[in-house]
Amino acid sequence: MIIQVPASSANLGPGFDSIGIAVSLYLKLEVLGLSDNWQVDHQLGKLPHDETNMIVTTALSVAPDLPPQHLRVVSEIPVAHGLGSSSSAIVAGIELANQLKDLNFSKEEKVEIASQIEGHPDNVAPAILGGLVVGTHINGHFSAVEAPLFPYAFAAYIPPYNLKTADARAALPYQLEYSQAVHASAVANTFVASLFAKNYDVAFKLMEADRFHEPYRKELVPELDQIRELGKKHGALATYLSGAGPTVMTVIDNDDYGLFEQAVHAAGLKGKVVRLHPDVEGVKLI
Ligand SMILES: Nc1ncnc2c1ncn2[C@@H]1O[C@H](COP(=O)(O)OP(=O)(O)O)[C@@H](O)[C@H]1O
Ligand SMILES: N[C@@H](CCOP(=O)(O)O)C(=O)O
Repeated sequence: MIIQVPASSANLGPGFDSIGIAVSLYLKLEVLGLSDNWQVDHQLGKLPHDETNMIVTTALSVAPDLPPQHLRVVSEIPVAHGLGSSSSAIVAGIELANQLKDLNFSKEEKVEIASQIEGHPDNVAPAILGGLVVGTHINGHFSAVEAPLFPYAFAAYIPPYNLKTADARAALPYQLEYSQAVHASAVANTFVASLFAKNYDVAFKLMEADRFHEPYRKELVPELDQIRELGKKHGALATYLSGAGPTVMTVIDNDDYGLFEQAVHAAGLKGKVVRLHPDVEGVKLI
């Protein structure tokens, strides 16, 4: 059995902790069979190979009596780069428990469990449902609503350095002044309305008008402003900080992608540029 989970790009500008999209990089989790101890084969650097691996801790939190397995993980999702690697591990762990214990979780149940673990639904919900998703929690329970996908590609600029989500969250202010919170929320509300109305002129302006997190995180990711400027010169629709960064995501028409990628490299930026597309299926067995 192989479980496949897509990467996810959260926030999309003003949708902090509530909007995310599944994108075409994948984690594949293969179940090789029963084992004396949990064993996770992977080539993902320092991540654990035993029962402390996040995929296993998640599976055991869902099904504590799950017998130890030999697992193999192959993932294209860079760890601690703002493309939802931790969410892909959580979703894979939930699906592992779901399959091995025949739990028959609905998609909604998976979103609830994964969001409770992650704390916010913006990565886990698209990783489960696929597509573009808006969600939040009310009275301790999570709801997620699928939004129409916009018909464009993504150019992901993936820097050569990591940024842990916890460190990027530590850069955020503890409080926002009332008038600032009202404005930030109005930007986000209008952004969501424009996505559902498919009013992309408005949506892509607002994607670059976040007041919740980018102003505080951009010092951690100096490439954000530079790539946004390059995007404006090369036909991009909008650029935002993917999740907590450091990946910088540019929404662009397929026809403009090549020249934009060349411009990023010509500017001397040292990261990779990867063309991504929305994933519409979410977690699945392959
Ligand atoms: N494939 C994986 N298998 C197990 N754990 C993972 C995997 N990918 C990520 N993680 C866990 O998630 C952490 C990174 O989470 P985080 O800082 O939120 O980065 P990201 O933005 O990539 O989600 C890693 O230190 C590790 O604990
Ligand atoms: N809303 C969260 C999203 C974190 O996404 P990740 O891909 O960086 O884990 C945040 O912005 O902190």
